[in-house]
Amino acid sequence: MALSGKVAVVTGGAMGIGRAITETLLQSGATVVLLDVNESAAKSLLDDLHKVYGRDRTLFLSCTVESEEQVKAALQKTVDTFGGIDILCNNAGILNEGEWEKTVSINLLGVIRGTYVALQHMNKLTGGRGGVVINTASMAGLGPLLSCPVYTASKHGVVGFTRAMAAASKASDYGIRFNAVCPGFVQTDLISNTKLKLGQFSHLEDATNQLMAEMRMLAPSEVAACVLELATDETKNGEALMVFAQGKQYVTFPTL
Ligand SMILES: NC(=O)C1=CN([C@@H]2O[C@H](COP(=O)(O)OP(=O)(O)OC[C@H]3O[C@@H](n4cnc5c(N)ncnc54)[C@H](O)[C@@H]3O)[C@@H](O)[C@H]2O)C=CC1
Ligand SMILES: CCCCC/C=C\C=C\C(=O)C/C=C\C/C=C\CCCC(=O)O
Repeated sequence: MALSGKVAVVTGGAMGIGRAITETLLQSGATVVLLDVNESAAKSLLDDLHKVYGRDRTLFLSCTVESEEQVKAALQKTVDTFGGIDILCNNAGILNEGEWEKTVSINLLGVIRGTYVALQHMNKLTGGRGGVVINTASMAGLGPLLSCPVYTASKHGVVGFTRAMAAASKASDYGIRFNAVCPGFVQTDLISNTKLKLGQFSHLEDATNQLMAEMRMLAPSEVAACVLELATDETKNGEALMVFAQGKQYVTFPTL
């Protein structure tokens, strides 16, 4: 799928991996609407993006993925402004084992919420143009991250939801592909000041740091390149693309 003229929505698009996804999609010709709760980071990013890509190809909408009302309003505004949605990147996420219900609410429920609202605009059966949904999961969606059980559960949920939606969409002819990207550790704010974020598992910080030292720290742009691949390669549906020290690899799941 060529991205020129396509309309993409990126949640958590103001910082870290979401920012890199936004920049990569813009470089590839897409128009990008970023949804985020961090208005100051988003506005400063937008100032920079306007200088490079002009004012017409980016829009920031303040929105928490925890609110169905706000997500609905943001996606409706996207459609009213740009005529439709072709790509949804459900990327917003947090690490907070102390506030574990909020972690599930953003990392898993936010992905489901964003997907279901976007389906109303993207589904070919209801007048949409079809397209692709790419969810930012994690390697912690494939195996256990010992200091972060709830984060791990939320990301396993994202991988399972993505794969089931891919199968449902194919069987129902929605015209939408669903894929997940599963990075290892990425240099962003999410992995700073982590002792506090680990809650009752803060005693496992050293073990986590050891795991981090064994795995190469990734740049956000490496994850964004995988998202671009999942967006443009129309043969990919129901895939989990792992990106880690050794490069990238499509995950093989047991066949039932
Ligand atoms: N940094 C890492 O090592 C890894 C991160 N990930 C995942 O990548 C995604 C992005 O994380 P990073 O870029 O690392 O974090 P980050 O903290 O740098 O960026 C997250 C962005 O999401 C926004 N956000 C947070 N809560 C939100 C909400 N309720 N609604 C809308 N926006 C919200 C933040 O304001 C921020 O702009 C997350 O889903 C995370 O779990 C996956 C694997 C590794
Ligand atoms: C297959 C085993 C799981 C490997 C998971 C690998 C990386 C996942 C990273 C993330 O999704 C980022 C989330 C959490 C990082 C948690 C803690 C970092 C601690 C760093 C520190 O203490 O400085």
